[in-house]
Amino acid sequence: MTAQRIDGNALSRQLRSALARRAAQLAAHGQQPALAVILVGEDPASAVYVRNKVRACQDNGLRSILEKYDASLGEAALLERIAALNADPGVHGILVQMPLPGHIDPHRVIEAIAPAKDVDGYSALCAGALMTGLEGFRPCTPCGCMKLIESTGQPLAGRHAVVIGRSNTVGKPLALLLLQANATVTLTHSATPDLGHHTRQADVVVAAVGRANTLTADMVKPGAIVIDVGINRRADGRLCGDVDFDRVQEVVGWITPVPGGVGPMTITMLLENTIQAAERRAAALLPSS
Ligand SMILES: Nc1nc(=O)c2c([nH]1)NC[C@@H]1CN(c3ccc(C(=O)N[C@@H](CCC(=O)O)C(=O)O)cc3)C=[N+]21
Repeated sequence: MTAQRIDGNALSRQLRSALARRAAQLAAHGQQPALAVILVGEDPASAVYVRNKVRACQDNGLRSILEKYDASLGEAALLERIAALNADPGVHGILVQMPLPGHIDPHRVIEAIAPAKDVDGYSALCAGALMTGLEGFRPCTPCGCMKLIESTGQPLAGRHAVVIGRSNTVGKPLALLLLQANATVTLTHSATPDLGHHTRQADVVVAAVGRANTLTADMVKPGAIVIDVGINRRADGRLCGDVDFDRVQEVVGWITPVPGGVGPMTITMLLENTIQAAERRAAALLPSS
């Protein structure tokens, strides 16, 4: 028995058609949702992701403003650009593509974005809101993972979820979302001895490490759900995730491919957050009665 593939492109198409209707509704009231994307430097992978984000905006009725800067851009100049976008009422979401060149402090940049426009959900305020259950933008990749898990129809409550990787952008926030869904969560990382001991007990495994073949067939339970967040480039130039897909799919129940799994869902959640930002702004502009 091979696993069912969880198709992130198909799920994205489905969700984006509803998002496009919301964007059109806002546009009809002169409030077209707008996302500003700032790219600093020439990292080729970042260029691909940013292009995908801009295209997704165009395809679904959002306005995108792409600002590209040389890698030598100073931190003060970047902070100035963010301040201008914060003050621009026609911009609803601001995304500064990571990673930034070494001379720029990413924390300072993230905290400079107005909370109402932080559609990445990377700020300390969003992180705190996520931890406490308060309203706030949730980070896009973890939200995309949750939607992919939900799409299997398998309940998370009482299930054991094992997350591999503890980044601020994926592992840590995803562990909190899984916890909120009443899963029992194990958060593993590079210093975890015997990773397989944990993953073999998991009903859900999420791999977010950035290293090919981190999760192999001997490390998974039959019937499990496997979500692959990794994006790695192989020697032949092809993309692969953190999971040994060909062999793991022979054991588990559900699995996401790379490409075509988490990547497109990250962008779908970015559209969702940007539209939500625009909807909140539109609601705030309504005359109160
Ligand atoms: N401020 C910020 N926000 C982010 O959301 C952010 C970021 N920085 N830095 C890098 C990561 C990575 N990320 C991806 C987005 C789309 C794909 C994507 O479209 N993937 C396609 C294929 C891409 C390809 O062909 O290379 C797929 O998996 O099917 C992948 C990765 C967003 N990130």
